[in-house]
Amino acid sequence: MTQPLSAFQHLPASLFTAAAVRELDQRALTDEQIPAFELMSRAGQAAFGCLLQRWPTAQFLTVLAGPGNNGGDAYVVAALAAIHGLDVNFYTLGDHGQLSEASTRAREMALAAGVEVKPWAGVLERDSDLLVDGLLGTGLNKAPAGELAELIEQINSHPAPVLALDIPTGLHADTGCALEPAVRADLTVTFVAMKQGLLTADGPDYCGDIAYACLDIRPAVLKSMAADVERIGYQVLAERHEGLAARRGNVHKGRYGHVLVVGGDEGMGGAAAMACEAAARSGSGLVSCATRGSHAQAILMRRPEVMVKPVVSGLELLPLLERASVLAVGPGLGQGSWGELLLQQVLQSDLPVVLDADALNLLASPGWRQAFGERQVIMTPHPGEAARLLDVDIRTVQNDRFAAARDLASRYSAVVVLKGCGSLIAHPDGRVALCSDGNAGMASGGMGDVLTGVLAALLAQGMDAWQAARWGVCLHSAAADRAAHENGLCGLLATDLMPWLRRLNNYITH
Ligand SMILES: NC(=O)C1=CN([C@@H]2O[C@H](COP(=O)(O)OP(=O)(O)OC[C@H]3O[C@@H](n4cnc5c(N)ncnc54)[C@H](OP(=O)(O)O)[C@@H]3O)[C@@H](O)[C@H]2O)[C@@H](O)CC1
Ligand SMILES: [K+]
Repeated sequence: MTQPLSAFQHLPASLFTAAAVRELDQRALTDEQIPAFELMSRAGQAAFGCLLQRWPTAQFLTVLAGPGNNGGDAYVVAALAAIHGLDVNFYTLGDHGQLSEASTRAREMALAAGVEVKPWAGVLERDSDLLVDGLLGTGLNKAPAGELAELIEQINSHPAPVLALDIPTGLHADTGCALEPAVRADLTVTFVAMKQGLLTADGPDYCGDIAYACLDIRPAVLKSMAADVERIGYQVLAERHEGLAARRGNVHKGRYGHVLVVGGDEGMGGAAAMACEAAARSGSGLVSCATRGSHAQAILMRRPEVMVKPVVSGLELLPLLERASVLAVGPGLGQGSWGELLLQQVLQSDLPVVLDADALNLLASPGWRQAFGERQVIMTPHPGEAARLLDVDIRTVQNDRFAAARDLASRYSAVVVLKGCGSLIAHPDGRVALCSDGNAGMASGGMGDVLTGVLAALLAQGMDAWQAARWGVCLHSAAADRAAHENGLCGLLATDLMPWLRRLNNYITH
């Protein structure tokens, strides 16, 4: 099983593209005068240290080296392993007659340590304890093909675990997309700076666990470049007090806002019910629900604290909109005329709003698209909804989640939460945060409805859209991690999050 992303809390908050990491490498070379071979040696040492720590009994290593500097790192690892007394099979792929100066020195180091360097001849021996992937790193520029693809297939079907140097071969450092075939690693040791693709889309599945090695580059150099993306998680934000302020004594429920959930067409009452309960559990002073009359009793039975108002037309929504301070629109809304009429009224209001599910599907229809300007709006599409909103296919969204999230935020002038593995939060001004909490158990019905309720409750308590989306996504994902901790990922239900939402929002973490 892959680790939940929350296992990566120790990783740095700044995430970079491959181009930015190359620029950082360059600054280390020029500003700090660290020669390229020295950096490569440090990379090899860091990786070998992780190898010994994770697999202390490994004796037979197969090290695979490509023609770029990723292969150079592999030569260093092989040299250190041989010096340490391990048995090393070393295979090269591609043209090693044109190595960089640093890689040439690393190769000499390996040869001096007694490593026998051979071109790969088509077969990986089965008796290795561990495979080291130094085939391609950030230089990947197309999907692996030919003998590289063949070797990757053999690595993935080999019984031994895999240590990837910098990034698994075939994983795109900027997008997190596996350009198949790609190496599935058990541990990835990444160098200099965190690449943004390690933590979203296919990244976590292909990296396995992730260790980060800064190679002793001074923090000042690493901080000299603005991060492309900020990694956030519940723990990080809680330590920085980015959540809700402690409640004072002399307060009343009006201080904490009034969320109106709009949704729950026939057959979809549960979605509205879960959004209501999540809003109440996340601290909204009052929660109302505008829904079909047929659900009213069931919602009241589940949560008598919610004020349920049966509505049959948009006009009946008007008095409710006057009393609400924040709207949560979409869970179970449907795309029929009932949902359309309600959404029309909602779009005419200027209240802060969370738009999810069918509200997003309707908004994607011709004639409905709009930019929200100054209104506080959070849109929470999954990749399918994002594709409809952008008028592209899902593959295009998933091929570059960062670009899709930024594009949506800018087009709709709203804070956008692009859900999925490594949820992204994009601001219309171009900032993007990536939540590294959460797990695959969240791929189940109702999780989005709960998130909508959480976000609305945070807006109701005074956060702006950006603050609410950051804290809310982390709260929701961390609650899912806590809820999954005891009983596993499979079978995790959206309502399992409720007690954890309350605890974590109150900074109670156990
Ligand atoms: N710079 C530094 O200071 C430090 C860098 N470090 C290390 O260097 C790594 C980056 O090195 P890099 O830039 O040389 O790229 P790398 O990933 O080795 O591969 C480039 C080669 O692969 C080829 N190629 C690409 N795609 C291909 C495909 N699908 N199928 C086949 N071939 C393909 C491409 O060929 P081309 O397309 O250019 O002909 C080129 O020859 C980085 O990840 C880290 O490990 C660390 O030591 C720390 C200090
Ligand atoms: K690699």
